[in-house]
Amino acid sequence: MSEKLIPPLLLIGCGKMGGAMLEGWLERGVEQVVVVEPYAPATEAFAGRVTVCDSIEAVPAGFAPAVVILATKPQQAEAALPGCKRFATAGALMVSIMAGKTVDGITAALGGDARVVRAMPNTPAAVRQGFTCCFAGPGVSEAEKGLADSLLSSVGEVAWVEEEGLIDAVTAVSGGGPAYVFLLAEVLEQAAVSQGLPPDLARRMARRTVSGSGALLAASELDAAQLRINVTSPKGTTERALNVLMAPDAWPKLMQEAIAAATARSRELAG
Ligand SMILES: NC(=O)C1=CN([C@@H]2O[C@H](COP(=O)(O)OP(=O)(O)OC[C@H]3O[C@@H](n4cnc5c(N)ncnc54)[C@H](OP(=O)(O)O)[C@@H]3O)[C@@H](O)[C@H]2O)C=CC1
Ligand SMILES: O=C(O)[C@@H]1CCC=N1
Repeated sequence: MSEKLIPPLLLIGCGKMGGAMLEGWLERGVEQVVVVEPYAPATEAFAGRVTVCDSIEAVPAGFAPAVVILATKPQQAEAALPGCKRFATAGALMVSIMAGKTVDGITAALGGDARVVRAMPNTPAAVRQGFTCCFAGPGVSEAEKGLADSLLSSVGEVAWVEEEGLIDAVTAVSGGGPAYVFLLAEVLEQAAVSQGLPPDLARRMARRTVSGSGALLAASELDAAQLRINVTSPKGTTERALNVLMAPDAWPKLMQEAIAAATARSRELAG
């Protein structure tokens, strides 16, 4: 059975994250998309597939999006939001993916009566393998929550939280999470080269090891810990490596510190 098309969307900011989601939505099938993006190279990959405007004023008169996705940098919100008021007033659901920016702040900038969902996606949305965690602001109806859920589910898994403050930790964990995984691929490749492996082979094996492990994790019902144990032969080679990585001051502690730092930064960005 074919899936229903996604209703008309207005995307404000088509950078790394907006572009990743757009790629997923286009693959899934969307009625119409208008993109507002002043930086022309950002939309080159979408030429002929969406309507691109270099400013909010250039959006075709009469275009009535069901959802407006606010995807500029948080620092650009103040300049971008006033132009979006008219769509909020006309009844569009506003979905912000901006780190740190609170529902109250966004609603105030949109004129007070906007219905805002704050969402935190991640870039695997480009291949419809994303994870988005959402918070529904005041006045968002069940039907609108359903609309946001179906839009975001079309590019991956979706979860909702009842407490807005949790989105700061979500931003640190799953919003930024792909960067930590890609860093793992980078440092694994570097370590492979340092053991004498040819650079091309090191790159291939690091990429495939990370992506293959992700695919196994996705396909398996086992905990990550059990999948790790399954690799770790008693008194074998992996055990020696994990003794280094899992030492009290190593990965577990560093990850706690990294996530705490990112969560704190998300809170700072609210201002
Ligand atoms: N990157 C990620 O993995 C994730 C990002 N996010 C959030 O998504 C948002 C976008 O991040 P990211 O895609 O990385 O950032 P980018 O800088 O790549 O994208 C933002 C884009 O918006 C453009 N822009 C600036 N002003 C306006 C305007 N007034 N109207 C329309 N577009 C405008 C920017 O142009 P220019 O470059 O010329 O300023 C830029 O191309 C951020 O708020 C971030 O917190 C959330 C989850 C994950
Ligand atoms: O780094 C950032 O601020 C954004 C939010 C989560 C991922 N990228």
